[in-house]
Amino acid sequence: MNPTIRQSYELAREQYAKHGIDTDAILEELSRIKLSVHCWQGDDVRGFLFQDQELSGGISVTGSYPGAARTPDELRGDLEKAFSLIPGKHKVNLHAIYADTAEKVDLDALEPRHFQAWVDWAAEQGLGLDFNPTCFSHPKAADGFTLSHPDETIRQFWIDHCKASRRIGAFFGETLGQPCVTNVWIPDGYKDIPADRLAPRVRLKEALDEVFSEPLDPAHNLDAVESKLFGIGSEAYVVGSHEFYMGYGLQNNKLICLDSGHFHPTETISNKLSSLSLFASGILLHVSRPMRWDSDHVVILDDELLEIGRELVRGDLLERTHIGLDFFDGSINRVAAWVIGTRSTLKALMRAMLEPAEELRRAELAGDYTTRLALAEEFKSYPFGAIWDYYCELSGVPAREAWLADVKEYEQQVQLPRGEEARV
Ligand SMILES: C[C@H](O)[C@H](O)[C@@H](O)C(=O)CO
Ligand SMILES: [Mn+2]
Repeated sequence: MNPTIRQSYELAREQYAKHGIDTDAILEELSRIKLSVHCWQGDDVRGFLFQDQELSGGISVTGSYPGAARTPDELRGDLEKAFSLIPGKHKVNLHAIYADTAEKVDLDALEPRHFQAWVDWAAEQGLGLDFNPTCFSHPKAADGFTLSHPDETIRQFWIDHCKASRRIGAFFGETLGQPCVTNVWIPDGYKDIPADRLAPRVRLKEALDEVFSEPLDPAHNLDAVESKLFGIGSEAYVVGSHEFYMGYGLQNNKLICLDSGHFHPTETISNKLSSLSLFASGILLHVSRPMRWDSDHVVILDDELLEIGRELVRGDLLERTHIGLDFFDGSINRVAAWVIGTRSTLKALMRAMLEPAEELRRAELAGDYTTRLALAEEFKSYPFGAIWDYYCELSGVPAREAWLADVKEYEQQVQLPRGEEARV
């Protein structure tokens, strides 16, 4: 342990202790939190199943930073590098298009065996896995509709894909001994004002009923549904809106997924957590950073991330909330993107744990808003950085920006030599 980091920690610990905050206990709690790190930041959401397929579904990755992963082995290597720089043991979130197989298999015929290599790797690395059907980047989604498609044959294809995905999720959960969250997000929607808003929602509801008809052990698989307000090309109407999935999730006991980029640009998901926690069986978060639209910028320690952390900690929601990351930036090193976004999310949770929540609540109940504001403001400059550095050292990962040198070296030795060669 670096002696300066230890000394700074001891001084900081004393300051927090004056407010009854036990920093050692907090670091213990932090080390138990698993974030679900999304594989798709590593290759700009391209996947491995359909090499020539363009990204569709109203989402977009910009940037042409070199060194994106081209194969499952490269992607796993990049994830390992990122995890070596992030404190704690986490999960990896896979999409169906990331199947690791030489077979030509379509989405509706995917089976657990097509993901065996991912499971073996996760077991060896001590990681959990989460899963998502990929209802985009496929010829059968070319007109922007999947589970709510008016054509029954196409709709059935996507139903079968989602059913297959749940079985794959259950296989992950059973094999790895921790539940897999299988999250359904579909892009379906209209660019312009629809003549009929109801019919696609009726079709989606019926399709979901069929998708979820096979009972699976919740110890292995947990279902989640993800809403969205608009996408590129679905600006006027998205079938799976927030109200739709909130209703569906509450009625059918599904986790409700809140993605920070899927609401009006000034609407925040932090303000939804307390309400939803009273009614939902559980919540899945897709922590992202929308900049003016659902741009999926890399998550940083901004006000909304801190507020999400506070709501989870103060509402005692960490046990019931699955925290996934969802951003994809092709303009910077992709391993660095994971490290920055994941470390920042952990920092937000740690900072929330280091705040004097009880004192703030007491002040609020007593109507002493002066104390509430003064304390909240002063705590913004408490030495949380010293606690974070110590946590990194304890966890065997670099403190502060020391991780960047590692990524730069990895970039030189591993990522840049990949060059612009065709993906294999
Ligand atoms: C690739 C992801 O599944 C996707 O980002 C989805 O979760 C989403 O947020 C779409 O906007
Ligand atoms: Mn999302």
